[in-house]
Amino acid sequence: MAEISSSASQFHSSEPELREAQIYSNANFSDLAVVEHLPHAGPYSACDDEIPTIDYSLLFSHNHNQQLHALQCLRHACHEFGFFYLVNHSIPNEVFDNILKGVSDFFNQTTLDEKMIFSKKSPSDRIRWELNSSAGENREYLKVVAHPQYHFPSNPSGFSKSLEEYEKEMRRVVIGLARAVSKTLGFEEQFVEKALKLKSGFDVIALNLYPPNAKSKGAVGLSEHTDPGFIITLVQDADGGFQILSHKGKWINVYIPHRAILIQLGDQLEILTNGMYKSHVHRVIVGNNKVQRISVVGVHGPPLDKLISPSTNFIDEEHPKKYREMAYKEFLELNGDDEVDVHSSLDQTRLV
Ligand SMILES: O=C(O)CCC(=O)C(=O)O
Ligand SMILES: [Fe+2]
Repeated sequence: MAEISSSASQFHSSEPELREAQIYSNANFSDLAVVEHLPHAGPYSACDDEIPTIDYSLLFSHNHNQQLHALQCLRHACHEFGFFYLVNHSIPNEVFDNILKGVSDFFNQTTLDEKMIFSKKSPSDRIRWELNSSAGENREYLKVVAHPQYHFPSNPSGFSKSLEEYEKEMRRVVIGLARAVSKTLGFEEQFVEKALKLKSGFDVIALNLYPPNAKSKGAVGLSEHTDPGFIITLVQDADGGFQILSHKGKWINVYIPHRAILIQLGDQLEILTNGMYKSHVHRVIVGNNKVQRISVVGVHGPPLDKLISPSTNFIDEEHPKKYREMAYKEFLELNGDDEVDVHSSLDQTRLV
């Protein structure tokens, strides 16, 4: 792929009240068709700027020119945006249908006692359920470590199989993206996979349920943050207040096309590329939502013991090293969080 780039450096231009769990999850939201909206506060407004769309199949096209063009589009999306919609990814429709139904059944049909089995027990939890209903966060979630060992709740029946299938399909796509991203950086296709040791990587799937505004304690579903890892995959049952802060400092509304995956670049890719491919701040605003929203978020990272630092290929006089080396585990735990939380500490790794 010499035409894509001859070297990397040329791109440098650049407590919840538990009772509320029942109320959140088990309410019949069809009764809520006519509700008074919370005011959509000014600070949370966003615009409808375009978000790039990448055709996954073309990244591997046997037609050289087609593949080259697709890789150029991917490079532009990674460099100028840091997020994009992925279409033609070849994940069967039923994999999406099954996971979204499984998540909905978990939140809406399992009892509070069943969910509380997964509330925080220890820092090494591999499954974690939590309900946050406060001005800062209005979200019920279940996080499971899905790789290298796969963890799952046994209820509702069939859910674990759907989750396992989803993770398997998504990993295939993520590894494919790692190869394509490597080419966009001017390297051989194994570059990212090897640098982040993705084959034995630590993956967490976060299953999120956001209440309709009538059930929330404010406009914020999930506050501003970036996510760790190589990339983050997101699918959802409905649009509803997901916003990303662009390179240009503008909040952008995300409307994910049907069956598409929203891809966001993660913190470890930003570190590896010494800031060339950036992870982006995003948030969820539920202030305008009439109904609940479900999302399935995959945080695909390196193994916990892998030290991540900027590759020397991205460092020169003009581009000094911008991040310090840190093991992924340390990165995840630096702010007192647990591995399963998959919270960022990107700011603490910055050198300049
Ligand atoms: O649920 C969403 O739309 C976003 C969730 C998110 O950003 C996360 O789980 O890190
Ligand atoms: Fe996130």
